Amino acid sequence: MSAFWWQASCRPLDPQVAVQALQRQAELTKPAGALGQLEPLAVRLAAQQGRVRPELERVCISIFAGDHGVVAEGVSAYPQAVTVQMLGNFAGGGAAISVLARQLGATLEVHNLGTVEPAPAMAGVCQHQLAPGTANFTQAPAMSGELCLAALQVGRAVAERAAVAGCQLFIGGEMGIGNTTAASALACALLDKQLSELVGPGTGLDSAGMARKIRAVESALALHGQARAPLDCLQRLGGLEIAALTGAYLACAQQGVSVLVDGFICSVAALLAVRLNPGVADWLLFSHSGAEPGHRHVLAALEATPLLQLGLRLGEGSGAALAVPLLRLACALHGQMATFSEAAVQEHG
Ligand SMILES: Cc1cc2ncn([C@H]3O[C@H](COP(=O)(O)O)[C@@H](O)[C@H]3O)c2cc1C
Ligand SMILES: O=C(O)c1cccnc1
Repeated sequence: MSAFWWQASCRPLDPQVAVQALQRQAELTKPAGALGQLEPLAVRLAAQQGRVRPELERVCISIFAGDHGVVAEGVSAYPQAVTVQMLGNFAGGGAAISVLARQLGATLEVHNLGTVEPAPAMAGVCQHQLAPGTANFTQAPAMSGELCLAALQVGRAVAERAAVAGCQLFIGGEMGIGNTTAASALACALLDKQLSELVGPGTGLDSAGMARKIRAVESALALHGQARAPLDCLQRLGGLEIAALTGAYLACAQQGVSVLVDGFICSVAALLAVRLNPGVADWLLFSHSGAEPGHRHVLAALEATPLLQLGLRLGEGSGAALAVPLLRLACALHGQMATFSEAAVQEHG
């Protein structure tokens, strides 16, 4: 028996299907390796789904939102009220991720973990309101241990429901003004990198804002610098939505649901999930490398090969959603192309 739920084993990939899918790739009418990253992608999806020809009909997107006490340090270009305001926009269909979800035929859930001003009841938003946001982590731990576990649990429950609903690809998104500061502080604590490489402009800070953000992360690391264990880092420097994402990724891997990771903040949550349970890595696919400078360092630590590089810096799960057509096309090519023998094409010169 494992002591904590997140330590329970993740679903293993199907090694036999992986071999068969790799074999099929070698027989398709194209020069070996000519479809580049799309080839191992289709094979990985096959091994995850346990079927030689994988498919991605049912895509589930869940947005997790929460406020951040560190916003008091002047670390975002936008006011904190935007977190709550965007909840309405997600549910109302006007946010970038709402448009993308519609275009993809994906389900979109919105989970508010906790905002400073409780969000008004609105259709299409699940109000968890675990706390009025996190504490300012330049002065105190962002969360109590209990609160952190409760936020992880929200993500876990969301992922478990998605698995029961037959979800074939889970996309987590986040909304929380100030959350690039939390993600940067976490990346500093988890990676052996200079702070200057991991702190960026987020929503678009000017140089004075950047100086405040760097100072805030420096103070946080001075206060919590001894934290290295992933859960301790998450509790001290994280956010409610980051914890929920971490819980969701862990549960997806345990339930055998493929995950498509979005931007900087989601990648930090993915790193936390892998540090908490290394088996999670098998279930993660990486959509893009974004504009926030820390993102590529976090991806490197995850040994990730992201599919797209579009200069995105939005979050909400938008970069992952943008990569879904590519994943679907990789599956279609893998599943529907003719083999050399089927098409009577000569294999070798
Ligand atoms: C209107 C608006 C919509 C957004 N959607 C995602 N974010 C993104 O920006 C925030 C992080 O940036 P920072 O750390 O600089 O505050 C997060 O909420 C993230 O999801 C948004 C930000 C804004 C302003
Ligand atoms: O990469 C991200 O997820 C990101 C970057 C900037 C602002 N919000 C999100």
